[in-house]
Amino acid sequence: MTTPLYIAAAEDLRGNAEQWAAYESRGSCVILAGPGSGKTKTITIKIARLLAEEVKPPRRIACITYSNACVAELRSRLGNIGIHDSSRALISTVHSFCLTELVLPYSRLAGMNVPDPLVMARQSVIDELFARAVRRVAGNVLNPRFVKTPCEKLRRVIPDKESDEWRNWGEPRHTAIVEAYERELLASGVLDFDALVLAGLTLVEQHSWVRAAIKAKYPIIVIDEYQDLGLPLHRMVMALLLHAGVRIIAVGDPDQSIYGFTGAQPRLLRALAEMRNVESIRLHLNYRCANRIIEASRTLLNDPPEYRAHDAREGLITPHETGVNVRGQAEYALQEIVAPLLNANPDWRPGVIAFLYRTKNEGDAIAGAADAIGLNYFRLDNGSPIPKSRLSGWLVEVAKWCADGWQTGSVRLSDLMSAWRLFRRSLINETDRIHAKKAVISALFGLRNGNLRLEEWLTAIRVAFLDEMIAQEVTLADERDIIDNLSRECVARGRLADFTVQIFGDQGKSPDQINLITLHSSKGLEFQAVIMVGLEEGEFPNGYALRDEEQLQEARRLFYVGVTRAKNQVHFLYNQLESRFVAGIIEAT
Ligand SMILES: Nc1ncnc2c1ncn2[C@@H]1O[C@H](COP(=O)(O)OP(=O)(O)OP(=O)(O)O)[C@@H](O)[C@H]1O
Repeated sequence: MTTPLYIAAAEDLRGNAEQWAAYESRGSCVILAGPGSGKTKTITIKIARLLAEEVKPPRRIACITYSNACVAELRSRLGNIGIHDSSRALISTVHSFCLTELVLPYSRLAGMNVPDPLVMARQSVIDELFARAVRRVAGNVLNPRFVKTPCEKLRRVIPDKESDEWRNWGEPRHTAIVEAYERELLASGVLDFDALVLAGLTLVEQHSWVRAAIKAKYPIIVIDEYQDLGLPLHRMVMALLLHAGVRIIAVGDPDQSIYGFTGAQPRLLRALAEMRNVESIRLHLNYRCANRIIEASRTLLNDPPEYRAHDAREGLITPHETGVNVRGQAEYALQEIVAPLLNANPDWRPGVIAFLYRTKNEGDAIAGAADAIGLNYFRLDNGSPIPKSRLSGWLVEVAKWCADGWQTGSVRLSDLMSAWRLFRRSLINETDRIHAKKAVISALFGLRNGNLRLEEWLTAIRVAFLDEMIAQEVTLADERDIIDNLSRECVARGRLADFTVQIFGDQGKSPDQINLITLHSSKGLEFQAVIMVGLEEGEFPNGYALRDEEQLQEARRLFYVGVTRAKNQVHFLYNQLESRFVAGIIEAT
């Protein structure tokens, strides 16, 4: 008999006592791990072990994480150690988990007041309903854009509208707008993502039979990037752990919590780690960053945990006072940093270097500088032409399969079809389902050509099954605008006009492109060299953060995420007055 892949992979963990303890732990546990400490590696091998040794079919493991990008990363890492079978592990975002595992199967049985049929609101509808709610509460004097973020955050940090905390909230206008908006959603017969999570929370907290059903199906729930997930998921976890005996395995790093504006709170992971009956394991070795980079990153934290480099690489941290704005900083960096780095390191391709920044505007400035010298780049921010959504993420996977070959690539047709099955929930009749499935498979087999122009490929897919699927599935209503935009980007002069299926499957990324990525999107990624621009005091941290301690701490953590993406070099660029974060690092190192 051949040795299962996970047993061989686990040998890597054996040399690291902490990773091994996490791999072997038998109950609920929290793995607290700094950047580059191998938490994704450890958790994926552990999931494979649990599936082989502890969770027997038809029971499954649910892996929940923050974003579609994290889902794709987990799926590909599990695939590498032989876990392809999606009937054994559900890998999903919180929203998708709430939709497919809680609200769709149980909300009607529980008599909940959710739209029937359950329609996810499109972004344009959400914007309109929110603007209407603002008008109802404040007339025409308030611009909805100014209250959108605090109202969104409020819904996520105080889930109970009956609580004293809600009633006594310091900004009564915000609570009134949220209540009016939720009434608008209900009256229009739609749900948005937050309403979905809140409905999931109600089901788990208020119905013991829902908890029992979840435990029967998923005796173990793994949560990655716990620090980004917020209060509703934390309360679901608590209810499932304490009142249903579901085994929880959570992984995360409170120091990398950077989604405070969406309601995420680093203290929730710490609270889970401190619970009785939950084993807490810390990983202290950093396999990614060279020594100086680790030293610099530690100066950013108020109470840095002990963690150290895995090897003796020294690394380089270099501040650059440029005297110019971000566009000028990008021009300077391309000439004075990128070109010499590539010359000095013949084995480095442009793809090992990343510009990291805070906003899309900064991304535009850097893209402009790269365009001016004809340099290719891969862009990951709101200016990216490839949208982030469940369906577009699936299309990227489909493109990868079409480009890489049906048995040789990293994506499996069976996984694509399992995901398709979750989209096609309305197909209850077996004959209809088989018919629709055949249409998808036959279309995909006919489109297996990585060199095909994306426009042609997407049009063929829309005609063969995609448009009909979106029209028939109310849970995909929010995807229609997204797919229309994608098609618009594919035609002449659109930003995807030159894309082939292969390039789309690689999300536009190639080793010959330099990376332009927002700090938020850089989470989980690593590069040989990182160039951080726009690091003036007053910009990073910005004026808001300078007036608010909580925001200042979050800006600090964001800076920390940026610095720890680098394996060997970090370059800080600023105009004149350097950010306090840069100054602190220069002083301490
Ligand atoms: N025990 C080990 N032996 C050898 N290499 C390891 C080991 N553990 C981790 N690594 C390597 O360290 C790198 C970082 O691992 P991984 O991506 O799992 O870290 P992470 O903790 O998820 O990082 P981050 O939080 O910054 O995204 C990878 O290249 C991985 O292969």
